[in-house]
Amino acid sequence: MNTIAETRSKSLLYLENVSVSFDGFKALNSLSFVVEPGELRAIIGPNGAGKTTMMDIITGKTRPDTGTVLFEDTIDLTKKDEADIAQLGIGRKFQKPTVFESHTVWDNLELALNRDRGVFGTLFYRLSAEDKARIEEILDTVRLTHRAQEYAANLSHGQKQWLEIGMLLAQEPKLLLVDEPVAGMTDAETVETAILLREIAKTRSVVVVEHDMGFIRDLGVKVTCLAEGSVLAEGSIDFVSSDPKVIENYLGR
Ligand SMILES: Nc1ncnc2c1ncn2[C@@H]1O[C@H](COP(=O)(O)OP(=O)(O)OP(=O)(O)O)[C@@H](O)[C@H]1O
Repeated sequence: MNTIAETRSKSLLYLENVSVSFDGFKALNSLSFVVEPGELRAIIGPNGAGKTTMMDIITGKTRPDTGTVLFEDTIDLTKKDEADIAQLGIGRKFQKPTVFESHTVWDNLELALNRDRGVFGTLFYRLSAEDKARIEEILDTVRLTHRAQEYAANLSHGQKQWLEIGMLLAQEPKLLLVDEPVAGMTDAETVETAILLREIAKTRSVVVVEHDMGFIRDLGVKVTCLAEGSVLAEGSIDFVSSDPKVIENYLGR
């Protein structure tokens, strides 16, 4: 088995001994966590385990008190601000969808594609054949081709989540962080979301935080269980869900 130091040379994201306290309370406690290129990873754990705080550290919203946070082996994320980190290729999907409701699905994706062009660039911008093809590809990935001309307001909750994932894909992130995507979704949408995230992870790494264990099982990937700010168990869903510590701290509650 590789030590965490050996794993570092091929990691996309590398956290080692990361700690952060809020008013003396250790939200992360010597957390170590590695994501490889092209990996889809699931994160589980009880409320207050530090899942959101970990995402905040990766995206530069929160600074760790101690520890190492590296992207692509050499980039020290603790020295970068949120905008720089987004620019480096780390996209984050928060729990609540934030699409432009009064715009069509297509226009939402076009806006997302244009985000980096600035006001001047956007004013004189004509949709290139390449951009059009990219939007069509994203629509297909997020299962919204048939709703492209629909106002986002008219989408179901699940479809809004998919649209927002599509908007993040327009930015071509190398790492996509997704927070509780299936909360509030129908069963069918939940099943489809697992398939969709597995497809997305063929071209980039994805870290998904979820409480829905059926969904986690459908993902069929390595699972990390956090508790009290550090890793409690890591491995297949069967391995993690039969760990007595995971049952005591999370599943059995
Ligand atoms: N900015 C902050 N200021 C003070 N305390 C914070 C802050 N951010 C997080 N915490 C605390 O740190 C702990 C870890 O919270 P965090 O939100 O990371 O857990 P979580 O695993 O995401 O939980 P949930 O499943 O409920 O979203 C909690 O006790 C929380 O109250």
